[in-house]
Amino acid sequence: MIQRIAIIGLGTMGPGMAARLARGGLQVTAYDVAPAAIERARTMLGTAEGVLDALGIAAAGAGTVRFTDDIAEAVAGVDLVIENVPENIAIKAEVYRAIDGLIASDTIVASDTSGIPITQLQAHISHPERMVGMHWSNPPHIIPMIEVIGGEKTAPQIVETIRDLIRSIGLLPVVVKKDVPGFVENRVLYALLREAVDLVERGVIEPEDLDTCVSWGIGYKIAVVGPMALLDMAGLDIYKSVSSFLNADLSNRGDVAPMVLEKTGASKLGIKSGEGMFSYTPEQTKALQAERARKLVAVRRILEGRE
Ligand SMILES: NC(=O)C1=CN([C@@H]2O[C@H](COP(=O)(O)OP(=O)(O)OC[C@H]3O[C@@H](n4cnc5c(N)ncnc54)[C@H](O)[C@@H]3O)[C@@H](O)[C@H]2O)C=CC1
Ligand SMILES: Cc1ncc(C(=O)O)c(C(=O)O)c1O
Repeated sequence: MIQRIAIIGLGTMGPGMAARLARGGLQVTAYDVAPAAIERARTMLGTAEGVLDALGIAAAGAGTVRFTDDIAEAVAGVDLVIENVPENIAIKAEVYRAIDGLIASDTIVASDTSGIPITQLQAHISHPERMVGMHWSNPPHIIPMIEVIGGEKTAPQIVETIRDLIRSIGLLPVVVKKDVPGFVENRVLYALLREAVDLVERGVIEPEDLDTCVSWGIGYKIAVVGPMALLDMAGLDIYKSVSSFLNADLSNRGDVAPMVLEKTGASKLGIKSGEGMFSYTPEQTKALQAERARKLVAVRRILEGRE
């Protein structure tokens, strides 16, 4: 049974994951190579705990989060390590090498990778049978679905153990049956983002209007009626007719769009740099994050039938 968990990497995702796991009664140690990230994570943990309170998620037992700047201390005696460092195989491999001699041979090592096939990551760890994908969605303390992915060498029992852990703390595991790049969530999201970026880039629509169109026309509906159920709601005959001429006109770009290369090249990365598709002052960012958390909490409570 999993009771002690180490989280390696405390950037955007780590603190919220730590908060949610501790709320589920688990003992979490949280480590980052950067002291500044640990300090930021302490504040983010407090914010995430406030959101979990607003979600009405009661503590199941005496879960804790302990921060450390010592990786050996972080992983000592844990049942599960969740690697949560940048989406770069070399950086992830460095972490696997660092923990390899520090953990027991049956300690499970999960990666929160957004889409690097688990089979590729397994090449960098001894005991690859214990490695598994555990892909959370941002913000991780609010979004209840987590993908679970086995690589070619993952023992089936490990996939089941992680699925059961997620279920046991009241979250929604989805087991992805094939280790395809991007798994399922990001394949679908990136199909949408590719088309959205293309439409803005071609001047078909302004960025603000694109967001209104997708959030109110598709997003709001899809939270209640998933894509497979939506096909039935619209009618497969309609889908057949529209897709017969539309599919061929959709973006099939195989590289990164020029607009994205231009913005990233100018360090316009979004909220984290103050400018991306839109501009943000620090005050606006704070207000926006609070407003988004409040709305996501309200929508989730309604979808769960709790309001
Ligand atoms: N940002 C997002 O929306 C989502 C990201 N992911 C995935 O989660 C992983 C982490 O993403 P973010 O939290 O966004 O990244 P991030 O860049 O915000 O944070 C990564 C953290 O890892 C730390 N780090 C770097 N090298 C390290 C090492 N050797 N040992 C310990 N810590 C180290 C950095 O100091 C940083 O604090 C990535 O694989 C990403 O693709 C998954 C779901 C959503
Ligand atoms: C743009 C983007 N990319 C990846 C992810 C992920 O799930 O890995 C997300 C997310 O929302 O979680 C994302 O927005």
